[in-house]
Amino acid sequence: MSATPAKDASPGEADAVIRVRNLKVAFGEKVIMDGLDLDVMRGEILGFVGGSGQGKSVLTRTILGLVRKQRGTIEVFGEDVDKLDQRAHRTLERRFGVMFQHGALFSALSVKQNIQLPMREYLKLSPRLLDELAMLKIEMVGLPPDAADKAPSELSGGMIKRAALARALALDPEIVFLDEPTSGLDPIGAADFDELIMTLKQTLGLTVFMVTHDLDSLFVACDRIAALADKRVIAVGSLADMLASDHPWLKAYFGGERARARLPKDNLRT
Ligand SMILES: Nc1ncnc2c1ncn2[C@@H]1O[C@H](COP(=O)(O)OP(=O)(O)OP(=O)(O)O)[C@@H](O)[C@H]1O
Repeated sequence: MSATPAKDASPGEADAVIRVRNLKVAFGEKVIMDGLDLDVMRGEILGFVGGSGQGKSVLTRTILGLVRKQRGTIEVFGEDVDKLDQRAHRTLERRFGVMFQHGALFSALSVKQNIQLPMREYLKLSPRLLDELAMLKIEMVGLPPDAADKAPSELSGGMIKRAALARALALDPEIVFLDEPTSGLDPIGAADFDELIMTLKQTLGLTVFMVTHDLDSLFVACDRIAALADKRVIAVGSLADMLASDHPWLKAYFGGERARARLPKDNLRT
């Protein structure tokens, strides 16, 4: 049997589960991104960095279809999202899991009910199965079983993040979007969370798009890093690629004292 790759797909492009080309997004006169290209590869943890207010969350929301773009194409799993009908869109939504900044759990619902929300929206399951699945997700993210019936206000910051992650995993997504998942956690909690993401990537084969300011997460958990500045992705690649860049923002970000303190010595440029 021949294993000829698909026509006009280079090996790299064939593995891109998200492919953004020439994207422009603006709010009125204010242009947030213009000419932005980005590939997210199957099975990777991509760390997405950029200065505050540069448009990291807007890009996430645009890929998710929550913000309108002015120009450009977004392909997910090889399909142009503009060409999908409503039904195909809904099918696509189920393949995404999203963890918004600060968790965004519903305060009036228990952890279990929060996790069950997407299941109720997309699946027709018996109450018993809903409970079993929610308990499975709770275990998967390392929460104790008794967290299920607690309100978000009864949880620690780290537990809230885990509960939000459990909700993002509710529909067994293939791609998970995480918006600053370790913000507000102490270094041990943040390291534990990174460990959890890496384990889930390995065991579930997840692709992870992670907006982060956390240098430790970038160094430890991310397979590749993409950097946003000047309204587009200015660099994408390994940590070494970031360090080799002459772009002023990257030099300031990765060359600063905080970054240098974390970097393995052989990555440092003199
Ligand atoms: N709905 C909106 N209407 C108008 N402007 C918006 C809207 N959403 C975001 N913006 C603007 O877009 C810019 C990018 O915002 P975004 O939240 O994506 O930044 P960010 O890179 O995620 O920042 P941070 O790291 O601080 O979270 C900001 O100037 C913000 O004010």
